[in-house]
Order: sequence, then C-alpha cells, then structure tokens
Amino acid sequence: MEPDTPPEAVLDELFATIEDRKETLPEESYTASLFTHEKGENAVLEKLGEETTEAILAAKDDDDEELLAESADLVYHLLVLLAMKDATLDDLRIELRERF
Ligand SMILES: N=c1c2ncn([C@@H]3O[C@H](COP(=O)(O)OP(=O)(O)OP(=O)(O)O)[C@@H](O)[C@H]3O)c2ncn1[C@@H]1O[C@H](COP(=O)(O)O)[C@@H](O)[C@H]1O
Repeated sequence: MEPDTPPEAVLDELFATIEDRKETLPEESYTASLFTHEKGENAVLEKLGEETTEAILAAKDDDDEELLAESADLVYHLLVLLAMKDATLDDLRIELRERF
C-alpha cells in the first residue's frame, strides 16, 4: 500500500491485497501463512481472540494510541477471516447497510 493512499481507500486496498495473498501464497507473507497454517482457520481465530483482548485492555487503560494499534490488528485479522470464508468487503458493507 502506498503512503499516500487516501484513508477511505485503505480497507479496499488491504482486502484486495489479502485476496491476492490467498491466491498467490508468497512464501514471505504473514497473510499467506495464515491461509496455509497447520492449525487451519484456528490460527486466525486465535489471533482474533488475542487482538480483541488487547484492544479491550488498551481501552480499559485509556491508552488511545494502543487502542488504535490493536484495533488495526483486529480489523486486519477479521478481514483475513472473511477472505478465508470467501466473503467480501462488500458482503460486510451490505450486512451493515441492512441494519439501517
Ligand atoms: N495490516 C497488516 C497487519 N496487521 C497486523 N499484521 C501482523 O499480525 C501479526 C500480529 O501479531 P501480534 O500483534 O501478536 O505480534 P507478533 O507477536 O509479532 O505476532 P506472532 O508472533 O504471534 O505471529 C504481526 O505479525 C503483524 O505483522 C499484519 N500483517 C499484514 N498486514 C497487511 O497485509 C498486507 C499483506 O502483507 P503480508 O502479510 O506481509 O503479505 C499488507 O498490506 C500489510 O500491511
């Protein structure tokens, strides 16, 4: 991702990169390692649990910087899980829109 990517395009670009890693499985990619992990989907599910706990602790500590960092880890791992389950970012947007 380029440093000058507009903030509103970041999630789409990140999700497209995750889908690319799922398809091409580069050896050096952390994202690809989640798709090929010996624990299967449990690897990303465990990370989601860890990052959720870390975000909660940061919020309880009023550590705003840490909360943002852990939230980013959480969202990233959630997007990996969605890609793993063949869902798309648009599926998530539509689900949210239906709640209005
Ligand atoms: N946004 C992320 C991202 N957020 C978090 N992480 C990784 O998620 C892991 C978080 O684990 P922890 O916080 O527990 O840190 P850790 O102790 O180092 O992790 P582990 O030892 O448990 O693996 C770290 O290895 C981070 O590097 C991410 N890895 C990749 N991306 C993006 O995904 C895209 C593809 O990147 P590659 O995975 O490098 O191909 C790029 O746009 C990246 O910026």
